[in-house]
Amino acid sequence: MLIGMSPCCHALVPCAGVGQRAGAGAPKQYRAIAGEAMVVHTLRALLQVERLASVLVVLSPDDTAFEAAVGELVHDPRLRVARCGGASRAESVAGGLQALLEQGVMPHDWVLVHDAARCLVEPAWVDRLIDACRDDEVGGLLALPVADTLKQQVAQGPDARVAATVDRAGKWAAQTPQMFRLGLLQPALRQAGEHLTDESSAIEALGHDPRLVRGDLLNLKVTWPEDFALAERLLGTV
Ligand SMILES: Nc1ccn([C@@H]2O[C@H](COP(=O)(O)OP(=O)(O)OP(=O)(O)O)[C@@H](O)[C@H]2O)c(=O)n1
Ligand SMILES: C[C@](O)(CO)[C@H](O)COP(=O)(O)O
Repeated sequence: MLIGMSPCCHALVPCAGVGQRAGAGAPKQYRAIAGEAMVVHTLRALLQVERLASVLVVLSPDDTAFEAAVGELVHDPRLRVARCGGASRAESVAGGLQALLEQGVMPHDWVLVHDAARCLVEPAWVDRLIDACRDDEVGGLLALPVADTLKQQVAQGPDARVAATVDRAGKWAAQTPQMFRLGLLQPALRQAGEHLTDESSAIEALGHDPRLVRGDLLNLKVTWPEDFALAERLLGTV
């Protein structure tokens, strides 16, 4: 990989989850949506972003589905694969960051971590994030101001009840990509441990304040069983 002196941008796509909440019986990233595996939609969108020098997909070491699912995309020279997925999303991302370093990506280069499960991502939103963060000291993430009234629950499941209404002012729902320099994100994740749900949390824990860049309602994460049909409808109409 040729690396220049000015910082490059690389995408890192954690794709090693099991999709427990989606209840698909197999990793959700390979479930077909509009005729193609979910991850194919994600990768195709990212590969359309010209400023991404590479797109690294992090797979589980025992993944047997990726090559067949992605078909011709596997020949894209900017697409790379690392079979270093871990037991949590944070561990998969940490493995991918190490793989990027071993491929020659520099500490000052930007890494845009994007969930395989956010398959409706559009190149324009990624470009918006790059434009907003490339001259930023810290980096940032796509996110949306919370639109609904927020409730704190008491008890679980069908017995859940409202304990309180939470003030939504100033609250945002985090999306991906999340864009940070490799040399900042790697030690931040190492220090934060494996239970963080996003990269921004690790950067925040170091005392930094990542930039909030407006995402899009359509940039949803396929999480629950009903999300497959929603993603399919949206892919057919947008
Ligand atoms: N050990 C893990 C867990 C998650 N992911 C990836 O992180 C992204 C966001 O995670 P999530 O939606 O929570 O996916 P799953 O962990 O697969 O879902 P669940 O939590 O319902 O099992 C997904 O692209 C998923 O493949 C990963 O690479 N490695
Ligand atoms: C990173 C993320 O997509 C931000 O919303 C999300 O936290 C990842 O999903 P998870 O289910 O918490 O792993």
